[in-house]
Amino acid sequence: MAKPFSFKVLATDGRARRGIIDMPRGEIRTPAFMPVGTGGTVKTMYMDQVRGVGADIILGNTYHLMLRPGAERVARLGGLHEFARWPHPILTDSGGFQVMSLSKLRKLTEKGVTFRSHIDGAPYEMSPERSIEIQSLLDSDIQMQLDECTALPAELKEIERAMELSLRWAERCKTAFGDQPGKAMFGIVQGGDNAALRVRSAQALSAMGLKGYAVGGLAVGEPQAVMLEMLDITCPELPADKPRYLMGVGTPDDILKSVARGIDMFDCVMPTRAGRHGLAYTRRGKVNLRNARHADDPRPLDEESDCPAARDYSRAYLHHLVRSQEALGAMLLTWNNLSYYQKLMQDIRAAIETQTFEARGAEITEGWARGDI
Ligand SMILES: CCOC(=O)Nc1nc2cc3nc(NC)[nH]c3cc2c(=O)[nH]1
Repeated sequence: MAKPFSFKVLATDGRARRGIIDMPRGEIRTPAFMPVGTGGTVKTMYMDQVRGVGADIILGNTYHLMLRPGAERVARLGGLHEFARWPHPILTDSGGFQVMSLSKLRKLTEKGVTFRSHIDGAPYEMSPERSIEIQSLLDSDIQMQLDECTALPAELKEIERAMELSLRWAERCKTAFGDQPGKAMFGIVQGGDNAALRVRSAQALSAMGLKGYAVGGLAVGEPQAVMLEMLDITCPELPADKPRYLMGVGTPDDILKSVARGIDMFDCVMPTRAGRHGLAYTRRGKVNLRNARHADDPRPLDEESDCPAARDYSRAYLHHLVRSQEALGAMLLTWNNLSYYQKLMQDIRAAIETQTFEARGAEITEGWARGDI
């Protein structure tokens, strides 16, 4: 019998929580950042490097994997962990968000989402049941309900319709998921930027007794203040003994401010996407290696980092690689960025354990403001 999914809060500091999720494939130290592995790969990284920077869990994307190479094919080949050689936990979002953003012709009905593949235009139908079936075929450890993520700004009645549809789909996903020991299905709170709808969504999902809860419908272009206000309203309505996952977030500053409001899990394409575009995250803020000012700079990105990409290569070399569009440029900057994000999470976890989160957060923020000397 696989050991069950469990979440323990080890320490708190204000509303910030230091916890641990225990699953058959390993432990997840929270607050946690999940590198995005859309097509079964964290772009430009070997999986042992992803583990090496300290990631406990990565994100896979149902929408992309079902289109290519296909969920049934991945299942025949032993599941996503075997396929991608990542033996630790994987969370798969069910791709509803991607369907909204990537696929042109998407139609939403009570039954599910119909859309055309962004690869070859072929028509697909994704029902809540099929979404869970795909995530189970991938052997995903944490599966997300199918939801409708409303783009903001939106009419109140539009936000309400999508929130209520998502609640009905949560029930169907819970039924379809059934009882998979050692695995979890998370619900997704919707409700846009409306407090009453957020509360209704969170309370209805909490009543379903799920193993974890995502806060969706945010980081879709709204100001940070609106996102944070929705967290102030939503988190208190979610069970304190279950993990809370803020989807698609975010910058280091977003993460600090969201941990302070009770969020335990994050995913964002920023560190990996920025790495492919010549942008480095450091404790002194962002460094754009495309900029000519780095052409003769012999200094590394961060001499104190334990990541070779940050410590062993000059900015001049990184600038050269980026300007020459050498693959190694994207590889080293992605490695640096994921290492920075995981170090940030490690600092956050230690600060909560020692009740110094607020002070540590201020120090980290000052470091960014000091700028890249
Ligand atoms: C359909 C369930 O699976 C999902 O992926 N749903 C979902 N995903 C999101 C991804 C997001 N990324 C961002 N910002 C970069 N915001 C997001 C919201 C959602 C969401 O509400 N719902």
